[in-house]
Amino acid sequence: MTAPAPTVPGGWSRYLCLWLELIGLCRRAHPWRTAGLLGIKLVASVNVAATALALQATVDGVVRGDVRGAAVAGAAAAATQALSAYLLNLDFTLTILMVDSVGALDMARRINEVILGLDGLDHLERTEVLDRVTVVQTGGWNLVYGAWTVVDVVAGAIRLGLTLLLLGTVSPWLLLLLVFAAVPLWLDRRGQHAVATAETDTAEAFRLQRHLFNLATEASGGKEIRVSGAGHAVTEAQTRAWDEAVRGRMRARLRAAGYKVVGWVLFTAGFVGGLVPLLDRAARGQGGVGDVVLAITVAVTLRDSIQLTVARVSRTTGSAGVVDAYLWLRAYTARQRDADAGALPVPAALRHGITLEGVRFTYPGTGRPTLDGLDCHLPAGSVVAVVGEYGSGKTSLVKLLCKLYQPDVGTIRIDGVDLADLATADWHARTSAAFQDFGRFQIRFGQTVGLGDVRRLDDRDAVLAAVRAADAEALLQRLPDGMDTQLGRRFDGVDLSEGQWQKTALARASMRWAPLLFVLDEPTASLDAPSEHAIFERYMARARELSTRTGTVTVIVSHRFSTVTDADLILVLHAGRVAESGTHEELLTAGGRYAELYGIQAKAYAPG
Ligand SMILES: Nc1ncnc2c1ncn2[C@@H]1O[C@H](COP(=O)(O)OP(=O)(O)OP(=O)(O)O)[C@@H](O)[C@H]1O
Repeated sequence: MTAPAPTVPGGWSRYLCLWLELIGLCRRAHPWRTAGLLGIKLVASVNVAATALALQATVDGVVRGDVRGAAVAGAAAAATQALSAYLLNLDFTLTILMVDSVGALDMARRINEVILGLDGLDHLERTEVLDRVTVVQTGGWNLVYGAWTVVDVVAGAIRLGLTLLLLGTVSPWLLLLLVFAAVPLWLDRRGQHAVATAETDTAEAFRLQRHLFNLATEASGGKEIRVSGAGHAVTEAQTRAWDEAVRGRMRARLRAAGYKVVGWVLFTAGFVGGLVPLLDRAARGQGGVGDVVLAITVAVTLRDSIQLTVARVSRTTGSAGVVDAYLWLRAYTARQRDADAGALPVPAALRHGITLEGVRFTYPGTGRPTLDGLDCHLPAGSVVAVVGEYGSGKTSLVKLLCKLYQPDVGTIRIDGVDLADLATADWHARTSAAFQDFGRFQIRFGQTVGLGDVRRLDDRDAVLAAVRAADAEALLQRLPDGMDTQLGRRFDGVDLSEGQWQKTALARASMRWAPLLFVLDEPTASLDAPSEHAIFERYMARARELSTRTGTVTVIVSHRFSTVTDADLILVLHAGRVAESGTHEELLTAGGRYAELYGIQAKAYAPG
């Protein structure tokens, strides 16, 4: 089921829950390292106050003439300083190690699970989803780093609290500095928010430039670009898209930097103003020298503490874009799962068949329906051929049957039950499909076929049967390591021709033993005539076998009318609806569009 856009609960609690979850993830992965890191951050916070107190004691000792006391306090001040430097280093190294291992591995896997949890294709064509997928795709590192930055903020708050306590003991007036500290914090938050908004707003332009870059540099598109001489035009278009994306982001960053400068100017003014009366009092001999040293040390620390806290808060807010996108996508897939949880079971076998009533379908983001007013019945156990001109909606129809999209209006019934009420994952588990734009999975041959039914991925007999069904035994025999041959040049494997790749896709689609729907969308477009003939013969035989086993509906989309004359039912699509339907003989007798197009093709392919 297509999940409606989620309303992610607002407020800080959702961030807090995610951060706690992420720290929990670190604890499970590296319990000792997590405990050590938390301890280091706490000790480092307290250590700052210890340094200030040791310095005060040193100066007071000197003033009193207590050399021994001053020496001990001085040594303590030096030791706390050294500890501070050591902890800072250790903290940095451990944090990076933790974020690298948990962020880049565990979180990246979780993010992929969320993205793969989007069952249909319609999600991935909606800008609201796609923009967020772009943001989170490489965000695992950022999410975990963000969680540890929050721990740093808490440690910074402890350090700040201690600093203020010490300042208050010298002069309560110095506590007013806190008010000045709030200004840069607030301004910085505004700046970061502007940056996060700009990143989401320019995500589309960013995606476009990446697509254009890949188009020009990857082997598949690159060939055509070079031959057509369009390289320059593509590069210019990529540069324009890049400029658009970067300009938007740059403007927001400059604005954020401006906010930052104003905030710090205000804080510095307050800091200087607060110190003047204290220095004046000490100059007139009304305050202890140790107190002045304590006040200056602590005030400088206060500035550092606030600067650090502001930087950490802004780093956290900076990663809020990724957190928001991740939480949104998680809520979105959870809704889809919830919707599927209450879904009806998919039947074990089809008895009646698949019925489409008044189906209208528009691709997300396009204004015009691709299918409009489509009615037909695909009987259980039948072989249905879908023919029609380019762009008449054949592939769109099979995508709807596979539940990769949902109709805007109308219903698709599976043995009388609305397909929308069946769990998407269960329906997919009973669907086999070889699409026109088939995948070229550059992995081992056995796996590229076995993926058609992951439960039997390593079942060599099942894979071999699927290879036979796709008439691909000759291809398998020619591979140097048989099933274990690595495919694709990208990984130093064997590169296949278009036709051979198509045969692997067909074999993959033949892996399921008992599908209810078996779709072949232009299954032989890349194959020669003898292979095409052999494939159709095999698939007709397979369709008959499946039909007795599970009442499977086999849908074959083809441009070449001569290949589908044996189908039980032929649907002729025109402008998104069924213009004619019947058997080959019935349609020829009717003398309509099918008869006309069949006649034209027969003449074109006639020998001599
Ligand atoms: N993902 C998409 N987003 C937007 N429009 C699309 C998408 N896929 C297809 N279309 C449009 O829908 C219409 C029907 O396309 P479809 O692929 O279903 O036709 P077809 O009959 O299978 O064509 P062909 O014979 O060329 O494969 C076309 O106008 C096409 O541009």
